[in-house]
Amino acid sequence: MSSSNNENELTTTRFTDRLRDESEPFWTQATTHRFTRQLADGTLPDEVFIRYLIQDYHYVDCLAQAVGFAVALAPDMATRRPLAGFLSVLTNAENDFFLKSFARLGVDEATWRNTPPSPVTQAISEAIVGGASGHAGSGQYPEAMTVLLCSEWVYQAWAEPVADAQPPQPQYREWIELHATAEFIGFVEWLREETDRACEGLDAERQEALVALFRKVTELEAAFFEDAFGS
Ligand SMILES: Cc1ncc(CN)c(N)n1
Repeated sequence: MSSSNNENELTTTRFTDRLRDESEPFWTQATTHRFTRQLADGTLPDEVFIRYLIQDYHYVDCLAQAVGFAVALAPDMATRRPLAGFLSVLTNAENDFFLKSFARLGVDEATWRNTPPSPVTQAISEAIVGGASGHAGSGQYPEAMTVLLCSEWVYQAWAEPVADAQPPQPQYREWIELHATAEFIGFVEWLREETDRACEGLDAERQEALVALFRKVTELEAAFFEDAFGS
């Protein structure tokens, strides 16, 4: 944490503030994307949401793998517990959401199983699993936390401001709700605190690499939303 003294004023910058600030313009693109605006006001076309859901189910499978690596790399039981709790949400409530939404929207199992991950889905999945596991370089706890934080913080940042939106489509309301519950918001704050704690003592070169990793995943989050429009 950097700090500066100005008269009596003490200002501090969290490492995670730096991650977010240095990921611009992608942070703003990802958290205010037309996909989430149209989801909240109910104007998102079904075919766009279906394309997104199929790709996101591939992504969430990789996300669960990345969280598993983070559980393994975590320093102790107190840090493993929130990560394991999130893994349980992903593999239960969130998994149920995907299967229920496919059924509601008439997407049969062969379609969601056999549609391959798009190049954007492959890139973001490799970034998070590679970042968390070390397959893409020096995968350690700080890298795992950085990619997980990016993935979940982007979603909290778009969903919390539209938590009261009531689009007519139940699957749109549920997708907002999953990312705007007090539990999820608390988990993202915990991710921030834990990422600050794990990264603030690292040397400048390692921190630069983490900033670049967060920025790359943020860019891919924005591209992932855009990909759903087929553009
Ligand atoms: C691409 C992406 N990024 C993040 C999330 C939130 N878990 C998600 N569902 N999809």
